[in-house]
Amino acid sequence: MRARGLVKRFGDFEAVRGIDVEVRRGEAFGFLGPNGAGKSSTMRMIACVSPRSAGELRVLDMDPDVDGPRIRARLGVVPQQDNLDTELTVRQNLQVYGRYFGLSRAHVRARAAELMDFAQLTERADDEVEPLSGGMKRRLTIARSLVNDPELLLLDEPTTGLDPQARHLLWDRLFRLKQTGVTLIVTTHYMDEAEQLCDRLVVMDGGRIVAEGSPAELIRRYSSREVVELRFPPGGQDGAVHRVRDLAERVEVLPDRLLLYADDGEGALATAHQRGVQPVATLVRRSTLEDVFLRLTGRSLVD
Ligand SMILES: Nc1ncnc2c1ncn2[C@@H]1O[C@H](COP(=O)(O)OP(=O)(O)OP(=O)(O)O)[C@@H](O)[C@H]1O
Repeated sequence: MRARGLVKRFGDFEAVRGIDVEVRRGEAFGFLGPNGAGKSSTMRMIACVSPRSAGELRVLDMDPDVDGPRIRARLGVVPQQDNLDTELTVRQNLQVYGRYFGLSRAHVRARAAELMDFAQLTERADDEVEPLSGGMKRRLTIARSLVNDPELLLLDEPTTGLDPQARHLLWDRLFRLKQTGVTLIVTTHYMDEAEQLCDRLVVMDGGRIVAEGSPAELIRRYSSREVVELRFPPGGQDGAVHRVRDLAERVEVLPDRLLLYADDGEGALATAHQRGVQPVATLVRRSTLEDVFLRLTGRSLVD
């Protein structure tokens, strides 16, 4: 997939403002950004369901404006909201979808069995979808998107709303899929998801790309190795700022805490204590993509 100067307009409003992206075959690529960044609009153009307003776009070496149906036949799409047929069983959902692609009954039956195994839903094959857990429904939606053996799978916020265990199970399935050579394009506003899943990613904000690289590269480029979090009661952090400023490459002042960006977090924390800084709680952690986002935009990813 390759985009050059890709634009999406809704009336006068530019949701995607001329982005350049290249996703290589077999990689897991992420669009990371807060709500409204333009991730879904970009995905919908790649999925050939929303025409671009300007710029170039190639998907599987074809032009969505010309070859939409041919591209879609080789794509899998996992939308932000599950749109399963809740009155059908797990198996029926897969089989009905397979028939849309014009696959033979025998092929669809075999593929459905394979996919239920992949999604760890074989035991629920003949259960209706409605009572399944959120994680199971999500796995079924992903399984369904794989019915046609796609080369490229587009996932819009795959784990939003799931509990941590369900998210990990789903990441594991996606990781396996990647190992089989499927290219994954994922949108997310969870930095941990991007770190877990993505070989490379772009950080989007306000319709633009503000950074690009692997999670480790982005952290190296835009953050320190460690971060010290000093929590204070409301307003308490203001008096402490001048005492810690020289201990870190950068200090962020948030409403309830200070963040000290320092390669040696424990060292910085020890010095802060020696200087009489008295936070109510402290934490030394490694830098994450959340820190990268904060540095690039001055805001948190998830508000
Ligand atoms: N059909 C539409 N008509 C008008 N404006 C739209 C339409 N779709 C999206 N937008 C606007 O475009 C901007 C980008 O939306 P988009 O859904 O692409 O963002 P996102 O990064 O995917 O966020 P989210 O996580 O909320 O889906 C938003 O301001 C949104 O209101």
